[in-house]
Amino acid sequence: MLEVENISVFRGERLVLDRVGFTLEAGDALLLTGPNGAGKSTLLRVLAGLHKPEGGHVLWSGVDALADRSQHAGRVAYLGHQDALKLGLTLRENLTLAARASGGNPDLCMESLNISGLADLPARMLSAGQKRRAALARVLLAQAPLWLLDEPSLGLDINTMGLLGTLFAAHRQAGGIVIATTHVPLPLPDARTHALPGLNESDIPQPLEDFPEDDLL
Ligand SMILES: Nc1ncnc2c1ncn2[C@@H]1O[C@H](COP(=O)(O)OP(=O)(O)OP(=O)(O)O)[C@@H](O)[C@H]1O
Repeated sequence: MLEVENISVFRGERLVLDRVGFTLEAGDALLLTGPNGAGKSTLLRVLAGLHKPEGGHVLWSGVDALADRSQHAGRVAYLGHQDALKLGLTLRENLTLAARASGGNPDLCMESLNISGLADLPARMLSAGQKRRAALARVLLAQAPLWLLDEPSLGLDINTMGLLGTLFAAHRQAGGIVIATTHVPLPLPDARTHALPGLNESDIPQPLEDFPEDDLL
């Protein structure tokens, strides 16, 4: 269903992703692992159609997914590092705004993440973990088959990790796909792992070394 072929990405002059590829079927889950800076977030953004790769293809049911990015956006629920909430709006208003695009049910999604009691609080009053739960509620709201989650467990307590496991299982059971970056174990039994190797320290540019010390004063 999802075929990722030879994705290559340069950041500046550095080749961050070098011909990355894998194939996932309905119900599959993939953990993207690797050291800081290995390119996990970059790869998720490519798969979401948010970053154009220098090489390679992403196929959805055999069709070039990135050729029509607005159509691809309808297949994808993307969770970045940022929770992307409008801080002046209440939780319910945030989700209602998001539901305009997807047509999902904000109340049901809040219930699934156990945040219904916070619905009328401005998002700026939510804790870090509560904001993450709100962002995960927005993933549900998208009703999209392909979940692309960048460190979804950031800030979550143990009970919410359990909820997350239930949500992952239901999504996969319904034929959805989960791709998640992580540095910690996630409740995704039978997930495959794709480890990105990361860079050698010697490949990482040191921008200041070209400047004589006097220039820094
Ligand atoms: N906007 C940018 N411009 C240039 N280079 C960038 C930019 N964003 C990231 N990079 C570089 O791309 C590389 C990959 O970054 P990325 O965020 O994809 O790594 P990651 O594997 O998700 O890291 P982490 O585990 O720390 O979240 C990094 O080494 C970083 O230096």
